Amino acid sequence: MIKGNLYCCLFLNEPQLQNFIMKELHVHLDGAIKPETILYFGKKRGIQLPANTVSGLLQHISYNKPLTLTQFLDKFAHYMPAIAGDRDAVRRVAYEFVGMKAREGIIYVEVRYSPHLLANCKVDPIPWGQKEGDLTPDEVVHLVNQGLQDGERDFHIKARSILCCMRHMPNWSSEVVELCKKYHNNSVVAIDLAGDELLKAETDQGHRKAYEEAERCGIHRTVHAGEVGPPSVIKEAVSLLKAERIGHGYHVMNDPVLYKELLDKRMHFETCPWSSNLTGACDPDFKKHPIIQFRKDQANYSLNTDDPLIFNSTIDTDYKIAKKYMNFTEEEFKRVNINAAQASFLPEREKNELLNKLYEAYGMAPNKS
Ligand SMILES: O=c1[nH]cnc2c1ncn2[C@@H]1O[C@H](CO)[C@@H](O)[C@H]1O
Repeated sequence: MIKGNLYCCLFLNEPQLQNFIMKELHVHLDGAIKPETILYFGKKRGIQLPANTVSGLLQHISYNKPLTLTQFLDKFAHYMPAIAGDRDAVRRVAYEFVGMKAREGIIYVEVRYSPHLLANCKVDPIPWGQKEGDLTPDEVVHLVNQGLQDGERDFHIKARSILCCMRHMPNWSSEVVELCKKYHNNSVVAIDLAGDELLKAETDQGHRKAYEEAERCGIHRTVHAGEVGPPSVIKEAVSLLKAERIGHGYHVMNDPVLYKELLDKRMHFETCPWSSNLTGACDPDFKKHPIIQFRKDQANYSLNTDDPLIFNSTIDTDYKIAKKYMNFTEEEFKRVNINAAQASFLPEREKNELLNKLYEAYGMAPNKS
């Protein structure tokens, strides 16, 4: 019997959903750290944090009224110095992440992060004002893999990772793709491009080359595009970077021709409702949200948290929004999770295993494909 009790509070009167199980494809590891862990490592390492209690820290890090994407991205600087550059911290954050997701009722998660932003050696510039140390991006990936694998063993769910290139750091991207190759299917399943997409009109050559190499080597590809940026960023992600999934992608709606083309292609959109409100990506009125159009068109999309530490949320927050403001039914929640499973970057056999688990849990016919 597959367990997952997230829906207890969401569908109190619908007991058939109390064992609802889910998949999550778009969540940032460094945006999903327990505040207690930040405080612990801050204290242990003598690193100054904006507060020394959980509620005090959350007052600085998390928020509940829309900012801009750039203002949101600035939040990481409040706490990343406590974690980056520390082997125990990196491994523990990954381990705890799996536990957190298991408790939310997630059975499969793809978690993403930038190895460079957690390193303090062989990274230029060294992030977060750290002094040079001896933790390289390569070892960061190794430590995260260990944390995720320990978490899988202890919490009985599946966790894979996606390595992020950062828009403002094209010089890191060639190493990101090399790390994807080195750790391919040892937890790492894909490459991503994250950060501020309004930074430059065109995607930098460094990112393009990395994505070319990823495609050449059979590394799966997703790209943050059309979150706050125009449809042209999505177009570029698909045609130039050969993205197989789009992170967010809400602004595809501003280009009906592109939207139609991506619908026909069954492009997967990793949507994050609560995040899209707090980053100012979408109209704060959820009743006007692009997800409503995705649902009407039976588009291929999933529901995700993005950065639950900063948005003070769990997957439940996003599902509640979908239910309350977007009229989601049980059928649509099931469809969204099946979409997520089909769009996952797992090898075919593992993907089918997971799909079959979902079909069984949802009382649907097993996958014959
Ligand atoms: O919603 C988002 N849009 C774009 N970039 C993001 C978002 N959330 C987090 N990051 C960026 O991705 C890095 C690696 O995990 C984070 O450090 C943050 O800079």
